Amino acid sequence: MSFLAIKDVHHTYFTKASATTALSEITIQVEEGEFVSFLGPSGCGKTTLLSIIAGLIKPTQGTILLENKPLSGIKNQIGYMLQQDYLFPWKTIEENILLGLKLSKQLNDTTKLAALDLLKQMGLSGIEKQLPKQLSGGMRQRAALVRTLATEPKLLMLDEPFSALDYQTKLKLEDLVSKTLDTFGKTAILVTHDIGEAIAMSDRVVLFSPSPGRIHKVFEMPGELKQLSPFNARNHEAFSSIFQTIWKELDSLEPREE
Ligand SMILES: Nc1ncnc2c1ncn2[C@@H]1O[C@H](COP(=O)(O)OP(=O)(O)OP(=O)(O)O)[C@@H](O)[C@H]1O
Repeated sequence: MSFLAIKDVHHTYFTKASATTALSEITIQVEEGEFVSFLGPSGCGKTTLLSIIAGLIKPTQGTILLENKPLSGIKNQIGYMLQQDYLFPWKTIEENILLGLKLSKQLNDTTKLAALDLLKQMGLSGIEKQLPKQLSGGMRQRAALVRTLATEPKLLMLDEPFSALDYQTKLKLEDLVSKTLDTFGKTAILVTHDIGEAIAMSDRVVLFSPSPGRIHKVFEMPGELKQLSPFNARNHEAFSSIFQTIWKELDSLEPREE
């Protein structure tokens, strides 16, 4: 039994004027504790698939099972980290990070202490009473991750969470997120346009082809890279070889100028 099983998923968006098939024949399994990235040209259905897994969109066809159970009714077991941090600007960082716990009625002394401890582990102690606007983009993203992890979701969905950050902050945050997910043994799916980020962070990279979105190829990352932090993986000789392979494959999917 796989932790997450996506079986023969198709999805078509219908409007009055048209029908767009965003996904076709998507079948993939994700194991517990695995980190999988979705990569592919713009419009190949990555976000649609993420939204389907998150239970935000019902697929036209197909099933998604989490621990062998259908997705309905398990939405609060899925956590998100998005490009924008979506912290409430008028709430303090402490209020923000406890909000998920409060809304899911999990807030008590133990969960509060655990959330504040996680904030410390993220290098954010001392900012509990500050407002989001007083923090840098990277700090806000770390606080958003604490809010997500505080509710102990079984599956984490990361939708381009580092794309709005400067390069140095992004590299640092990749390491921190990776280390934190390892500590918690979390299963995660990352949507990204950044091949390097996908390689450095993942166990497997799923490459999608467009029109309609299908799984083109699945790349297992070299064992030596999986053992390294994302930053060290980027500097390992195996990195450039797998980068070239995925780059060529991705390039072959881009529309050609006539
Ligand atoms: N709400 C919608 N209504 C109609 N068509 C949609 C809708 N959302 C997405 N699409 C179409 O579905 C296809 C897949 O879109 P999707 O956003 O999932 O791709 P993506 O790979 O995430 O793209 P990007 O990398 O640019 O974010 C595209 O052709 C898009 O135009």
